[in-house]
Amino acid sequence: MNREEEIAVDGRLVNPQPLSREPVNDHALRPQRLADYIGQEQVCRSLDIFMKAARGRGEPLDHVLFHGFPGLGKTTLSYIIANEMGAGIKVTSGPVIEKQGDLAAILTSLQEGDILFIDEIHRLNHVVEEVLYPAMEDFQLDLIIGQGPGARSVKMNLPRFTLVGATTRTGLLTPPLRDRFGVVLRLEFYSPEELVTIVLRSAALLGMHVDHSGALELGRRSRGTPRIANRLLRRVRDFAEVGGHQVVDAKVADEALDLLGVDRFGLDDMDRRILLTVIDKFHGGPIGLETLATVVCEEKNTLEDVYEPFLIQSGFIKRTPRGRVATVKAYEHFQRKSPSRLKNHPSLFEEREDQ
Ligand SMILES: Nc1ncnc2c1ncn2[C@@H]1O[C@H](COP(=O)(O)OP(=O)(O)OP(=O)(O)O)[C@@H](O)[C@H]1O
Ligand SMILES: [Mg+2]
Repeated sequence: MNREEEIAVDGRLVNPQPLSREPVNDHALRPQRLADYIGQEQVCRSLDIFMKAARGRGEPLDHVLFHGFPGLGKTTLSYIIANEMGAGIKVTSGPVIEKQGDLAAILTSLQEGDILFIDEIHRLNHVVEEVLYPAMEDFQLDLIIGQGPGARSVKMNLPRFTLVGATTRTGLLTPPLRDRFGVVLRLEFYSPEELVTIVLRSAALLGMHVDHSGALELGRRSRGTPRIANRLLRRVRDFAEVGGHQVVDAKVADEALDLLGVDRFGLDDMDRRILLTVIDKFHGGPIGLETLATVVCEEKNTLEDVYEPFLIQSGFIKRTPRGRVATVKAYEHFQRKSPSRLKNHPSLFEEREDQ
């Protein structure tokens, strides 16, 4: 997504990316230790074992790559690794490191055992990436300084460090870079129950009274994403304060979220517009992405990168070789009668996930 597209979706309450007016490092709500981190059990169990083993050997942890949709906890886990390893952490991101020299400066400033966290690592440029290979493999800095006949190569030992990379798109990572990570962990969407625990924890930290039914209502509408859960919680807090509600229960949460335009599946106005376009204007599809984008007045890339993943993941839309198709679940959600071809021959439209 380019910057303009990012701005276009920035006002969206259910955007899994941080909004520009939001603190990106939301320290108040971010768990600091592995024991406080909720969900992602497989990931946490593996990390726990690898960290214990590394600490036992007195070595830095192997390089770790986190991948998963925005807002699922990649940055949070990177800070947790630093805390658990008792290590320092330097934080940067792929697009910020423009030149080899920028990366060399960061690498030479590391201390033994430090964590170097590179967010959006798929956006590193290739020239910079080549400096990373020997640094990751042999803790060697290998630079060519100058050009032409006067160029000379500089080699230098680096302290042993752990690179933690985060990406929303492993597919965009070059194989040589991906292969240099000893540990590759994928973050999944959270279940409503896990989100209940996250909401209750965040509510306690914010000094709010949210009961289990209120937390469940918030959890259900947060699209499996803690960042969205925390954001909706803050908005519901405003609503409860202004309305004089002491406790956020299901009724208060429900009213507040309806008012905010987030429905019981976490769909917002744009999601509904997309689904209703496919259902009402195109008889449930298949409809090509470009046509759909034109009809809903949205950029094709934004539609594909921002709106579609959740609609597909939660089973409202299917990608097929011939275009996007609304599912029976989408018809039922809008109380529309689904065409018999969907009920009788769902496989017709599910031949292949066109990723
Ligand atoms: N397991 C969790 N338990 C409690 N809170 C969590 C958990 N995971 C994430 N959060 C909260 O969700 C917010 C977003 O998490 P984080 O910034 O780590 O996501 P991210 O995967 O790095 O997102 P992005 O891809 O946009 O960088 C954080 O403010 C954190 O408080
Ligand atoms: Mg992050």
